[in-house]
Amino acid sequence: MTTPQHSAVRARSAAPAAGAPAIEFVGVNKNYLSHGETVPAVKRTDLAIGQGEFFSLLGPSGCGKTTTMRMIAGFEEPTAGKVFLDGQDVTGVSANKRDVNMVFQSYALFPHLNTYQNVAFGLERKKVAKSEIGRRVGEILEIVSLTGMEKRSPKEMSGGQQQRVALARALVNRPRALLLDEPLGALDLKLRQQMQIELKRIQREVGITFVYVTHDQGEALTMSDRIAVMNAGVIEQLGTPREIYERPASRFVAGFIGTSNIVDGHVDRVEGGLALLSYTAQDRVVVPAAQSVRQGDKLEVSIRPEKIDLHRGVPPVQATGGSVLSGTVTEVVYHGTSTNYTVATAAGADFTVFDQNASNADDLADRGDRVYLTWAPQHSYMIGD
Ligand SMILES: Nc1ncnc2c1ncn2[C@@H]1O[C@H](COP(=O)(O)OP(=O)(O)OP(=O)(O)O)[C@@H](O)[C@H]1O
Repeated sequence: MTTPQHSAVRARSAAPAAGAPAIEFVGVNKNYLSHGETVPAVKRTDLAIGQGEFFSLLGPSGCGKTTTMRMIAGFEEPTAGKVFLDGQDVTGVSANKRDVNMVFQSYALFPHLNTYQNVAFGLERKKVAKSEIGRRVGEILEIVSLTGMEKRSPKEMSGGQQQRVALARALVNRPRALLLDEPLGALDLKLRQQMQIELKRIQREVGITFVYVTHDQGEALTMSDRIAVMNAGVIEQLGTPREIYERPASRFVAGFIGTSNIVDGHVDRVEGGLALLSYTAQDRVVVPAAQSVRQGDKLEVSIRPEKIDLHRGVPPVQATGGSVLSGTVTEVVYHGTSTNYTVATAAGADFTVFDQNASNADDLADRGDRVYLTWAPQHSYMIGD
């Protein structure tokens, strides 16, 4: 919840042109020239990021995330297209006039300044009144949970604390947007997970638009309001974490976000909005199908491992109307809370199944066991490539 004393940090971000997105790309293209060759880094991109949104750019190394971010900041200019901030065309406007701040993995704090001085630095250069500086630094240090650490120098603080100082320093100027380029990459896993929750809380409290670059899908799913999944300079899918996880738009997205089982086959029949793909007399995949799907069409279907039930030995009753695939267990990996199985199925694809270890361990299947996999129709998803 935003407390009244935090209103000064919020104030600035709440005054954009009415209805305009915080950040907008219209037909943006970016090519680099490297040793006489053109390197296409971002291809024809249209993008609108809402006011106060926590927006992540997610994708593998080299897909164009940092380039996209740098074009928002003004460190790179598009080869074609336009960039807007709060509805204002900023294409060609230099970085220091764009009023967005960046936070990097390397905190880039001044080692000889203490926490207070590091955070106050930008305001002092802008000649803001001393009392106002004191008030704003105090307020932002409270938001990032560093009250009481004003006198510590960076070397007297942990990595997580230094990252909070860097955040406070970037937020104290009340930028229109904060751009974060893999800011948690240097922290160990536990601290990173803790900071993910913290970052989300801080963003909610200050109400400033955050654009977050990461190649870590778990991180993006945890924190974001929306995610753009990038591949080779193109946004393959843009949606909420749930949309992207539950309804991946392409094979790439299905494989990049979490684990997905992907199976293809030809439609035998369509009935009541469900398409049936048969592999043998009893092995079948049932998938909710678009109206345009016809008998004989080739479909690609994605199924998440945690949606599948694994049955040992006995074939399940088929009357449920869902999918049934028989197979042989080829790998069993015990993970404490769940057991992960790899099953070579009658559909020709190897499936991964996550089985929660809720009951006792006698239920475990072994390598070589014949098993049946079943899942409800709504857990099959037709990939829309
Ligand atoms: N200054 C440059 N000159 C030439 N090519 C560049 C330059 N900067 C980036 N590239 C190329 O543009 C493409 C996109 O790079 P970018 O840094 O945006 O990717 P990224 O998704 O941020 O990758 P990473 O996660 O590894 O940082 C890559 O093919 C990269 O090699």
